[in-house]
Amino acid sequence: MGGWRDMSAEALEDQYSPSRWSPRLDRDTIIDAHLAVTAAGTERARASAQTSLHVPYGKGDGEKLDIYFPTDHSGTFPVLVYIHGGYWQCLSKDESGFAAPPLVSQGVAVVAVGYDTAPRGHMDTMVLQVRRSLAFLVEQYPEIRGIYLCGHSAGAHLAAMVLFTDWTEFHVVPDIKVPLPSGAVLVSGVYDLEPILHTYVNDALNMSREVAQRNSPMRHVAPAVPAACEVLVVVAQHDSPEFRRQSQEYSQALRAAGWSVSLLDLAGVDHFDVIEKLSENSYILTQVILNMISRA
Ligand SMILES: N[C@@H](CC(=O)c1ccccc1NC=O)C(=O)O
Repeated sequence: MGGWRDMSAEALEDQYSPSRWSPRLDRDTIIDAHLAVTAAGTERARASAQTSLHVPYGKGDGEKLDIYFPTDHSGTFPVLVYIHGGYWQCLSKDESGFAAPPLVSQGVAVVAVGYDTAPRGHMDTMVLQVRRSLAFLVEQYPEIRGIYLCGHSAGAHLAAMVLFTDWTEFHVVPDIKVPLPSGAVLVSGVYDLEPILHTYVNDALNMSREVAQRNSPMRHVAPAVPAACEVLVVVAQHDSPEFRRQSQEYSQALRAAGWSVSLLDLAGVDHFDVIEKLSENSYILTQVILNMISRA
């Protein structure tokens, strides 16, 4: 799986530092800028949409989610569940509502899921939490008519892990509806965690090889079942070659297993504005997501 094993430690570190690949902003300012833009966008979304914030989906402190309701939610509605990035160690749901405005105005609810980032959260815990949040949503909100997943970077990894969940494990009550997503949009994600073991990213995560393998979607690509959802793998032009390789290889593996998958290579964007621009109605990815949802 990839030529990363032949790279020097410095080269690998470079490949897995998205901030070093943007032609737009330098590495020392791009992450702060990303935080500022997503926080401001989330503030705007909270001011304009009807919301339920900090809804607990489990007992843990970090197990909370924010719901941005569609402007008109008298009937049933589809929901886009957004899983934030931040290399499993930073960001939170509190700056992850920026994509809501163009979606809620079109009748789609947006849910920003919180999870316990490292070092508090272990990789296995984060995966379990995100899975549980979906089970909670379908159980608690019968007005939900279809779940769409969207994850960015580390969040795209978590979303991909949700795609091969054995939902029978989540059925405490026998007749709970199964929260099978109808579609998934995986943006600039990591699908093989092994290279990360050899970088600074693992300092906080502290994953063993076994944990990295168990949590690598690339190693668990299962044949598509009839209910398998549509998957859109999105990668930015200015993502690093390693990030671009991971998206290409994961989308190919899913396709070979019979999944309905498209790879969207977005020109003119980097690892950060590829997702930030979801706050804009005219952004191509916003329109692609709305189109995916309206076709269901
Ligand atoms: N240290 C990383 C930070 C990073 O990758 C990141 C930061 C904010 C949001 C998403 C990120 N990437 C994946 O989750 C970098 O060099 O860009």
